[in-house]
Amino acid sequence: MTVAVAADNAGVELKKLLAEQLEGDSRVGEVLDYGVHDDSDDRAYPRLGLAAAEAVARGEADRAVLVCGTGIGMCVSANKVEGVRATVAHDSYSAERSIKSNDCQVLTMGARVIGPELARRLVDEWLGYSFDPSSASAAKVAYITDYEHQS
Ligand SMILES: O=C[C@H](O)[C@H](O)COP(=O)(O)O
Repeated sequence: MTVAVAADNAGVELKKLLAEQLEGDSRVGEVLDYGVHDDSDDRAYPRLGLAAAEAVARGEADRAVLVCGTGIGMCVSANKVEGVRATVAHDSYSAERSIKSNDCQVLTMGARVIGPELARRLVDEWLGYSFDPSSASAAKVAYITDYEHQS
């Protein structure tokens, strides 16, 4: 699995922790870091989030973990990329269902909302989930995809 990561300067320290965790996880073959790399870089979250989400849309990354102050801006940005489904999740159930119900490829979190240890736990759990295309959820996700293609 290739995972893209990105953060603005509000989320960069948490992103660094999560990227290090991903690099050490046997389920992850490669981590693509779209920056920022330190808090002196004040590029706005949409720039970073869109770059990572576009990598997912191109198939260069299977998933992405995006971090900003709340996770919301990164989520809104990533969802603007066709074919990408992103969610903010700060609890185990939402992280699980974001994949099992919604087939989301992108998990966003807020460094001003969640602590590092819970964030690390959620990412660990999230890596283990997969979407079942034969599930009842698949038709619901297909409705979203069909709508996206109409517009
Ligand atoms: O969603 C936005 C993020 O939380 C970002 O880190 C902060 O954005 P702001 O500076 O516009 O509040």
